[in-house]
Amino acid sequence: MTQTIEVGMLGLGTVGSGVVMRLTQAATKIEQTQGIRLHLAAVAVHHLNAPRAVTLPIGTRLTDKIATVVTDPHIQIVIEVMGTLATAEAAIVAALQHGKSVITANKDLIATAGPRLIALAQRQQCDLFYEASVAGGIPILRTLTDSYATDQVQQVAGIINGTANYILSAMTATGATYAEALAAAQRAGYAEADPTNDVSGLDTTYKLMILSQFAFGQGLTISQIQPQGITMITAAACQQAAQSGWQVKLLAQAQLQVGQLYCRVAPVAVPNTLALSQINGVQNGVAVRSQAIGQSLYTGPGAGARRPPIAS
Ligand SMILES: NC(=O)C1=CN([C@@H]2O[C@H](COP(=O)(O)OP(=O)(O)OC[C@H]3O[C@@H](n4cnc5c(N)ncnc54)[C@H](OP(=O)(O)O)[C@@H]3O)[C@@H](O)[C@H]2O)C=CC1
Ligand SMILES: N[C@@H](CC=O)C(=O)O
Repeated sequence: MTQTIEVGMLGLGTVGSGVVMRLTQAATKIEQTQGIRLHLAAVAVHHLNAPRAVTLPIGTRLTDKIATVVTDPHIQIVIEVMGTLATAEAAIVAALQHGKSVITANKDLIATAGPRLIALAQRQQCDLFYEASVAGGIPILRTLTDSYATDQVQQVAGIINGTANYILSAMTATGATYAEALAAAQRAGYAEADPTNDVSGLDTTYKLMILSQFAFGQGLTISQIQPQGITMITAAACQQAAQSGWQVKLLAQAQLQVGQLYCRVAPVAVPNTLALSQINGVQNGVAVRSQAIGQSLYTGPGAGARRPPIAS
């Protein structure tokens, strides 16, 4: 017999629209394989009358009151895809306190408040999932948890910001200026509402903080990483590097050396002989070196809502 689960969502921008499309397109498959019907009961937004990229299913309530979603007694799962820090944290706390499981793509929040939210979820016996917070279309957190459970990760190196990689790739391939490439990434929905974190390396830093927790069981702080961004990189520098057999990439790296975790986020000239150098555009790539498996590379789109969309 099919069980209906009522879902509430906070945010209906790039990712939220992707979630609506995915829930609609995958409804039959979810019902057939899981015996579950996911019903999108309500969606909270900031501007009620703003134009939307998707049409909500008939019967889905659109509201500008987050509280009505996170306290609705019928809603069992809350999907937080609005971004922000304080507002999102308060909403997630309220949802968990009301016994709802939460799914979020908010890396800023998970990187900085993850431990207390996870502790609250455990106390409330609710789930808190955030796979889409790192490298959008690559299920890397699940892979590190499940597939590396008996292994020892030694190093993680990744291109984990789609906007920065799109900008660097465009400057290299076409000679586009930094400003032109950033504007194109914004039009495509890759960049954050405020793209500062994308280009300053802070978004990559947040993702590395989450990744390192999964890879090494160790948290990192922003001050330990001291990120460098790509705002000073020019098309000429990218093209000059390419002519010499290097690709400029915004790289996140964390490495265990004699029990000590070393990490950095910075633009790096990656030699063409390394697979990460060939990860272009909005694609992300995470290279993992571990004791048992050795070197492996995971790639996929890192930002934007594609058809089919990438957020989960
Ligand atoms: N874009 C991407 O590719 C990816 C983004 N993420 C993360 O997903 C989250 C959402 O990103 P994205 O979809 O790009 O963001 P957008 O800016 O496209 O959408 C944000 C949505 O949240 C709503 N919102 C913002 N503030 C409030 C508020 N105070 N109350 C109610 N609704 C609010 C906005 O409402 P309104 O439309 O009315 O203004 C909008 O619908 C962020 O945490 C981001 O970091 C993660 C992976 C990929
Ligand atoms: N702005 C981010 C979106 C996904 O996390 C990016 O460009 O990677």
